[in-house]
Amino acid sequence: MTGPILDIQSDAEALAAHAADWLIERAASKSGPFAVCLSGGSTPRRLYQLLAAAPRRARFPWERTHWFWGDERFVPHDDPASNYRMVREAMLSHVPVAADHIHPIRTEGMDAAAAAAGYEATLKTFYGTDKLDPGRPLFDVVLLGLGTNGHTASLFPGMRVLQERQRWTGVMTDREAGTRITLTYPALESSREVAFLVAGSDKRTVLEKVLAGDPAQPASAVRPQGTLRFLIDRAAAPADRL
Ligand SMILES: O=C1O[C@H](COP(=O)(O)O)[C@@H](O)[C@H](O)[C@H]1O
Repeated sequence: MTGPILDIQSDAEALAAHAADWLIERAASKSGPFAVCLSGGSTPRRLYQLLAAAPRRARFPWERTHWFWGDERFVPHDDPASNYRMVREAMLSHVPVAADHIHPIRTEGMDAAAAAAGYEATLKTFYGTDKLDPGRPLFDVVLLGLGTNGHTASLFPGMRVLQERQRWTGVMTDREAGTRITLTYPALESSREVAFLVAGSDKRTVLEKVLAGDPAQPASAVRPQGTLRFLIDRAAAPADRL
């Protein structure tokens, strides 16, 4: 892995547009299936909307792209907190994507442990084998967010799932955040590109810690096989990086 790339845009709107163009460029650089692991929360919503709208929509290879989720709140898919719902409403319901290219984390009709195991099976079926090969990443792009408490995907501080190196998925329950399914570090790191999308002045302090490698921040520990990139806006940028 080379050192992280810091890419600073003027504001959240410019960041979303830049990230959408970057994703189009990444997809164009590869032929054949393109696998993207999506982040939830609120920051990436605008990026998803821009990708699904003219003029970018026509430039993106929807027919060969597979969509996965890095984490999901353990709520029904029509719940306002659902990461699947957010992506569907912002992007996937507006574009020509085949149903079998959309791979949400299931949250209904089973408990959270079964949902995590089921998603691990989904990932392994897509990958073609159950051992991650460092020379053949699972994903082409992993998009990640950053919480003010240093979490990324649903890897929250102090949770046991942070220690998981064998399983590709796990479950965590937090009093405030509730129960969530998350990809583990080994799965998130098995990617040609990992890009954090971080916007807003409330993220500046935690981003500073992550860029300094603070081990207390779960986001600091992401070590992708490929490139690590921080796509950020000026409001989130630590003063010494401007
Ligand atoms: O809870 C979550 O938070 C993170 C960060 O979200 P943001 O809205 O602060 O950008 C997100 O990456 C994750 O997918 C989500 O479940």
